[in-house]
Amino acid sequence: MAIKRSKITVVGAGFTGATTALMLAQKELGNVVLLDIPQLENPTKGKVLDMLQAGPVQNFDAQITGTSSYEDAADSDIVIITAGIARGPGMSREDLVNTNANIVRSVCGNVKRVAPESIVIILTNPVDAMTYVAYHALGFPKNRVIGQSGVLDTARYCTFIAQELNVSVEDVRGFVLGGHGDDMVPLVRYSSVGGIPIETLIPADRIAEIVQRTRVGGGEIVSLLGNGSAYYAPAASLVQMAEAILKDKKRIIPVIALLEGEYGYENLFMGVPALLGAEGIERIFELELTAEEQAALDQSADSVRAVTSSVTM
Ligand SMILES: NC(=O)C1=CN([C@@H]2O[C@H](COP(=O)(O)OP(=O)(O)OC[C@H]3O[C@@H](n4cnc5c(N)ncnc54)[C@H](O)[C@@H]3O)[C@@H](O)[C@H]2O)C=CC1
Ligand SMILES: O=C([O-])CC(=O)C(=O)O
Repeated sequence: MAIKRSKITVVGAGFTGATTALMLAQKELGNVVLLDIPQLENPTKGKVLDMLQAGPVQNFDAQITGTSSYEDAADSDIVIITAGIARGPGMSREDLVNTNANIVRSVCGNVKRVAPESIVIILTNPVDAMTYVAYHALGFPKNRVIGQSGVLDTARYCTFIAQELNVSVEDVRGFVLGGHGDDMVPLVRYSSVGGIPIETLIPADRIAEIVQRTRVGGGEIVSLLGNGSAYYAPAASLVQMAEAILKDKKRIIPVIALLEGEYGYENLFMGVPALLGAEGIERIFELELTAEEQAALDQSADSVRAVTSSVTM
């Protein structure tokens, strides 16, 4: 039997989508299809040709296809959705909700047709609500519809902790739970450096500042860029999730999952620690929370619920 490479389709060839496609190819995780709207087919093909020509320099082998045709995405193992508009300075992620819901819905209609067995990862904002929209538009089982926020939010949190202590990012562990918004919940009690709880290393007021900077981490970059939002760390986060699935790594990382009773929430897509493997979300972990942490998570859940219910279905 011929051994086939995995196939990963990235929908949306903008900043996050194109960066993700390149990183997937650099890691040789499979063949990559980068798909955008017909009006942008030539620029998409141009970006892909440019990426392919990095292959001989960086020594990676991957087929990368630039297209606007969903037929090229047929039978993808993973589909990553980055299609939609991004916010600019002065906007919130919630401002994008109905424009992006329409885009995500139409993308998912095509994904369902051409790649019915795929595992779908959603990036488009507001991402908790967009994962809910995708789940309903796809009709896939809940383990195959996953949103990205926690890897990125945790990466920001860990970056700030490593900077604060002047230690390697490799030794920092942490978790950010909840919605991808300003009331997300970095779990200080579960954060450590080389196994040492950060509460014993960083004064409480500095930890509070790190938590707050994490919560508004996306907005900090939006203000600095002046046009669009973050894409390097978001793309790296998507690639980590795809890799965990494609290699069946059974990694425990925070992702947006459908909650059906976990943490006390029903019918809500929000960020929680989960085991990612070949089946997608294979298990959700319920951490023991203090009353204060649970109250913070409840507040985040309320925000997610409000945005999700504002989607015109
Ligand atoms: N969940 C997260 O942590 C993050 C989410 N985001 C979100 O990801 C989305 C994309 O961000 P960027 O790549 O920076 O935006 P971008 O504007 O650079 O790219 C978006 C691309 O989507 C394409 N697109 C629009 N409608 C489409 C359709 N129906 N089919 C296929 N492609 C379509 C556009 O033509 C454009 O090329 C935004 O909603 C942004 O807010 C970005 C960073 C992190
Ligand atoms: O802030 C934004 O609009 C993009 C995003 O979700 C992030 O970078 O966290």
